[in-house]
Amino acid sequence: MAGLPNDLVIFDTTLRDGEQSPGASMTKDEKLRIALMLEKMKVDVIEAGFAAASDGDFDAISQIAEKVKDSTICSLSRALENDIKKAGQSLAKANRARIHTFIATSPIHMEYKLRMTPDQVVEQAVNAVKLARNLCNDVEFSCEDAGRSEIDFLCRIIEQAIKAGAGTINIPDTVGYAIPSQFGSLIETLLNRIPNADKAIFSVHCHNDLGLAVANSLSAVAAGARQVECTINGLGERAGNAALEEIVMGIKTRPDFFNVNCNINTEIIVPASRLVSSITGFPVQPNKAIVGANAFAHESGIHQDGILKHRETYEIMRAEDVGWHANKMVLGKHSGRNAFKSRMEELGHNFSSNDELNDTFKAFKTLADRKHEIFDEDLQALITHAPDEEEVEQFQLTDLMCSTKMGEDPTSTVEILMNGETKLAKATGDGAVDASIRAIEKLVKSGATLQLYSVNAITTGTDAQGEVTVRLEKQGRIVNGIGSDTDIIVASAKAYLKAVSLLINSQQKPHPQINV
Ligand SMILES: CC(=O)SCCNC(=O)CCNC(=O)[C@H](O)C(C)(C)COP(=O)(O)OP(=O)(O)OC[C@H]1O[C@@H](n2cnc3c(N)ncnc32)[C@H](O)[C@@H]1OP(=O)(O)O
Ligand SMILES: CC(C)C(=O)C(=O)O
Repeated sequence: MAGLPNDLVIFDTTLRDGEQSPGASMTKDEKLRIALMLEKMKVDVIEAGFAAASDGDFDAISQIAEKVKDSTICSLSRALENDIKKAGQSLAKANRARIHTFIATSPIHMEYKLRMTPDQVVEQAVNAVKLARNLCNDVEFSCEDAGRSEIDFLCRIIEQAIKAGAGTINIPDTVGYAIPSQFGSLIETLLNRIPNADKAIFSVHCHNDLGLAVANSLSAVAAGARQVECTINGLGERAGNAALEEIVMGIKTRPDFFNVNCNINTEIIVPASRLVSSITGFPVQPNKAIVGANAFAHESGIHQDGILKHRETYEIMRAEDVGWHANKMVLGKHSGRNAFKSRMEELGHNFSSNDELNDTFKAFKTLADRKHEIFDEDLQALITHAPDEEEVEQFQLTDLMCSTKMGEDPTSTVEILMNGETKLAKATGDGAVDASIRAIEKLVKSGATLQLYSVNAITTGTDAQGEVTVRLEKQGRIVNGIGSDTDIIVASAKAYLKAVSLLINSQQKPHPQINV
């Protein structure tokens, strides 16, 4: 389309909309680790959170704004003075900052949720954009539920928002209602009908309720949208958002169709997917496009034959271009600190101090003594599952002894360091894992309901590390604990204790959203 910029802005909202998935809350440091990975991937804009939502969110955005220098850092805010001011304050240290303010524009949201007339909504949007522009040069305005809004009203409010100073106009399909051809036409109509449309970049933010988030986003790009909001692994509220990896590879694999530049360093895609999955405890399904374990696996003879003769018979992308590489043994028990540190940096983890390097190196050596081959996934698990200081003080699994015999109930004895005191408990259960969790529960007395228990082998082989996710619920609070070990029972006990710690920490905080 004539007059449109050639660059496509990739706006990642894993840390904001992604975190809105129940159970996907992340600590401040986990968010920073993901943000640094996104920066390395050359994501243009990172939406780091919603500053007014909680002190934890505010602090996480501030820390990311201070440490991430190459990407624009953004905070979401309602069209309210206090939210916008908080967003501005949280971004004070950013090299490049953006305030993203929104208000709903669909008849159903305006009437029932906001209880405002369309005129009041336009006035509030304009005031919000003006205030944000006083605090920040880069302002984005979103018409929440644009997918179900009336076109005349959208044209009216967007024209006013651009006049008030919004440089990016976002058209969210908040409830995942749109259909690709119709959503593309909507973007084209807005670009053609709004008189000052050329003064802003048009963006889309699609949800996946009908499984169409990526298709709708790509249709919008074909129609002239020049920013896409997306998340790693498609994480997000309800059925999630458009997956960053699918959008980016769609654009890059079909330049004949899209004809836009996208700066993303695609080789970081798989490490980023793994990091987000292991931090949130949301496993990636094997058949997930781009980042699923089977995305580049060929099972049937005719396909394998084709691949052997000419790879492109059955592959439209190269696995190595998105960060897959053969599960090679990278390090072992004879490796030294330098090789270890350098591999960790390649995986996106920079040690913040010598102490952290030494502690992690020690954990690596312990693992290497127990496991023949150490893969990248094992290294990543060492970082992701390292206990943080608060947890170490609260609960530490110091010993676990299990006995199982066919035909008899397994018994488990656990020893836990609880607030500096060693405590012991014994229980029987339906299996060794059940017995261990029952024994732990005798000591910690969380009273929580186990909502999910899942095991994922981090690498292949019978000596693989198992990664266990435990989801606990108590009084509406949901937390995920993750633990890894070559012994699945120990991994389960660690995951359970981590979840209990998160639950206790979140109960001590005022906000229902769990930010630990
Ligand atoms: C589509 C999206 O993803 S939007 C982003 C969703 N993210 C979040 O909600 C972040 C987590 N949320 C929170 O922490 C809390 O909801 C807060 C701190 C934002 C607000 O908490 P509270 O002040 O207790 O309000 P509560 O959440 O109960 O209700 C929302 C209020 O904001 C109003 N509101 C909703 N959106 C907007 C908006 N864009 N602009 C102005 N007001 C809005 C609602 O009408 C309601 O107002 P009311 O209290 O006068 O009825
Ligand atoms: C606030 C906007 C961008 C949003 O998250 C949505 O509408 O889904």
